[in-house]
Amino acid sequence: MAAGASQEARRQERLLREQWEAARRQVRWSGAGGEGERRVLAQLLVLTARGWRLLVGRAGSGDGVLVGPGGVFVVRVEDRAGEGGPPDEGAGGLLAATKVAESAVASLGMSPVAVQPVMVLAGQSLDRALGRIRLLGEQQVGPVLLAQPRRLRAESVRAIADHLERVLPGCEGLVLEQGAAPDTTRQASPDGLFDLDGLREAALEGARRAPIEQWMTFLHPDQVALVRRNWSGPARISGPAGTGKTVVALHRAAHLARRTTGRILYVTFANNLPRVQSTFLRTMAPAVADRVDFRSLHSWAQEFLQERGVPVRLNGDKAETAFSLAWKNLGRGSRLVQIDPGPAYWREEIDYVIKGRGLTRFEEYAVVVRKRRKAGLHRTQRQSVWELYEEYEARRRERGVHDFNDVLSLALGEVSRETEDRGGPPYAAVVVDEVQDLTLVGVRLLHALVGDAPNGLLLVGDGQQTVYPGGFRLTDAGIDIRGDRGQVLRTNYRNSRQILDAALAVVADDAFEDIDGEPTPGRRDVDLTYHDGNVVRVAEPTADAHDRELVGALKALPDGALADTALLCASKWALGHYQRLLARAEIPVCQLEQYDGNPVDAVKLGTYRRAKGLEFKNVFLPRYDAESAVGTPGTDTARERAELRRSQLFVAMTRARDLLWLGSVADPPAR
Ligand SMILES: Nc1ncnc2c1ncn2[C@@H]1O[C@H](COP(=O)(O)OP(=O)(O)OP(=O)(O)O)[C@@H](O)[C@H]1O
Repeated sequence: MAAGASQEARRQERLLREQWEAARRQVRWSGAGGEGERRVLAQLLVLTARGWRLLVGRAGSGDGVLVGPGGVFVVRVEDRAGEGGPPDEGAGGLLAATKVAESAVASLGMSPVAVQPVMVLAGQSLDRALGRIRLLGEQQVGPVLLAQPRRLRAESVRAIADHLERVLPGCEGLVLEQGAAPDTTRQASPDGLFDLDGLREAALEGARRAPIEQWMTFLHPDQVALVRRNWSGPARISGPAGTGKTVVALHRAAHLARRTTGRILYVTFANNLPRVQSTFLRTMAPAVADRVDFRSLHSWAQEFLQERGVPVRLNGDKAETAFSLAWKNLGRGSRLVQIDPGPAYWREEIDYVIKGRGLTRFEEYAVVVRKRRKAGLHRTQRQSVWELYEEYEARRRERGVHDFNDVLSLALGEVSRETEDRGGPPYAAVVVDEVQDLTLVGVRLLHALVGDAPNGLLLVGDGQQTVYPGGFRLTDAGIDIRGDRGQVLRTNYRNSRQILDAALAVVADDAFEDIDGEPTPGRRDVDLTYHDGNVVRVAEPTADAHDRELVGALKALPDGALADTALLCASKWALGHYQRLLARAEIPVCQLEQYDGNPVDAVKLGTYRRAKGLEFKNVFLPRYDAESAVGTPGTDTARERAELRRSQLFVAMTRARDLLWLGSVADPPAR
C-alpha cells in the first residue's frame, strides 16, 4: 500500500473508532430497544456522520429509513441473538414499509429499484437474500451500506431525506451528536460485533467505486409511473428514438422481479444487446439481476427446444444452399424476375412474409396484406412465390436442416403444448425490447409464454426504427392493447437538436405504420431536453482523403473519449475496410458484437443494425450517403430497399449524443 493510502486508512480507522464510541454513548443514553438493537442503531448512527440520513419512528419503534450515497434503504432490526432461522413474520411488515417509501419517492422521479428493504439481525453474522429483502448480520450492515456504489449526490440525499421526513407519518431524523464525541486519547475497544476493519475497508471501497449513472436511479415521474403501473394485460410502450423506452423497460424488469417470485425474460432480436442490458441491470439493481434472463430471441428459443428434447438442426449455410437450388430450379425462370431479378428479394419474401408470419397454406398467402412490401403481387405472381417457397422447403428438408424461422415455429408449437400441459406460464413476465425487429411468429411465441396475464407481456419499440423487411400488426398476433396499456414517450433525452434534425431529415418523407396500426409521419414531433451537440459534415473529393479526415478526427478526440465513440457502417464490406484502416492507424477497436456495456477505451465498430438500442457520445458514419446496390432504379423493390436503408441510417444517426460525424465523398469536380 502506498504511504498516502495507508495514512488515509489510519485516519479512517481513528475517525470510525471515535464515531462508534460517540454512537454507543448516545444510544445507551437514549435507552432504545434491547442491547442488540442498540448496537445496530449505533452502527447506523455512525453512517449519519458519513453523509447518510437516518429516519426512525418517533416512538423509537417500527422500520427506519436510511438515505445515503448508496440509495434509500428501509431497515428493520430484529434482535435475535442465539435464534436460528430468518424472521418471516417481520418480512411482510418490512415489504409494506418499503412500498410506502417507494411511493413517497416516486414523485421525486426516483425509481423503485433504488429503494431496498434490509433486515438486520442483531447478534448474527450473515449476508443473504430473503426474497427481495437483503438479510444482514449486525457485523455486515455497516460495511455493506458503506460499500454501495454512489447513487445519490449529497444534495439528493438531503432532498430525499427531507421529503421523506415530511411525508412519512411519525418519522424523525436521528443524527450522531457531535457533542457526544469521546475522549480520543483513550484507546477504545469496540464491541466484538463491531467490525472496525470491515467498515474502514468498505468506506475506502465506496469512495473508490465509480458513481452509477443518474438514469439508473432517477427518471421522469411519468416514467416512474410506467415502471410501477399495474396493467391488466399485455402492454406496449412506444415513442421515437432516444425517448427512454429501454430505460423504462429495464427499470420495469427490475421492479417486476422484485414484485414476483417467478423469472422475468427480457428479449431482443439482436445478439449483442442482451449482454449490454444485463450489465446495466446488474449495476442498477444487483439484488434482482439473477432473476432476469436477458436473451436474444433465437438463442433463447434454441436453448428452450434443446431443454425440451426437441431436435433442432439450425444450419444457415445449408438452408442458403437449399434456397439457391430452389431459385435455380424455379425462381430465375419465373415471372418473378420481372418484378425483381435478384434472388434476395424473394428470399426475404419467404423469410419475412411467408415463414415469418407462419403461413402454411397458399390461400392464406394469396390474401395476406404484405406490410411494408412495396411491390404489389397479384394472385398468379403469389402462386410463383409459393412454388418457390415449397421448392425451398423440399430442398431444406432433404438436407435435414432448419432455418431461423423454423426454430421459432418449433418453439411456438412447444410452448403452446407445454402451457396447456403444465397449466402455468414458465415466466412471470416477458419484456420485449425493439419489438419491431421481430417477425409475427416471434411475437406470437413470446405472447404464448405469458398469455394475457396481468403485467405479463410488455412490448417496447418504435416502428420508425425498423431495419428488417416486412412487418405485422399486433392484432395479427392476437394481442389486444387497450386504453392505457398503450403508452407513448415523447421526450428525447439523448440527442441534441442538430443531431435529431439531421436524422429526421433523412426519413422526413417516409410515413410509416407502427405495429399498433397507427399511421405516423416520418418527421415526428419530439420534445427535446436542453442538450448541446454538433453535426460535423465532411465532404472530400476522394475516398483516400475522406479516410484521412476520418482518422484525423478520431485521433483528435480527447484522451479517454474512444470509450464512448462508435464508428458505424452500412455494410459488412465497409466494416472490413474501416477495421483495416483503424488497425493501420493504430486506433484501438472493440467490435460491437463483443461489446458488453462495460467501458473499454476503444472505438466500437459495427454495422448500423448492430448499433440498435445503443448510444455513444461520438458517432462516426463514414461514407454515410454512399448508394448501395438497390436493384433496378425506379422499381418498387428498389424504392423499398432505399426506404429500409434510410431507416437504418436514421437508427445509426440517432445513436449519437454529442457529436455526429458524417463523411462523404463528393463527386470529383468536372473538368
Ligand atoms: N428521465 C430521464 N432523464 C434523463 N435522461 C434520461 C431519462 N430517461 C432516459 N434518459 C436517457 O435517454 C437516453 C435514451 O434512452 P433509451 O436508450 O432508453 O431510449 P430509447 O427510447 O430506448 O431509444 P432508441 O429507441 O433510440 O433505442 C439514455 O441516455 C438515457 O439515459
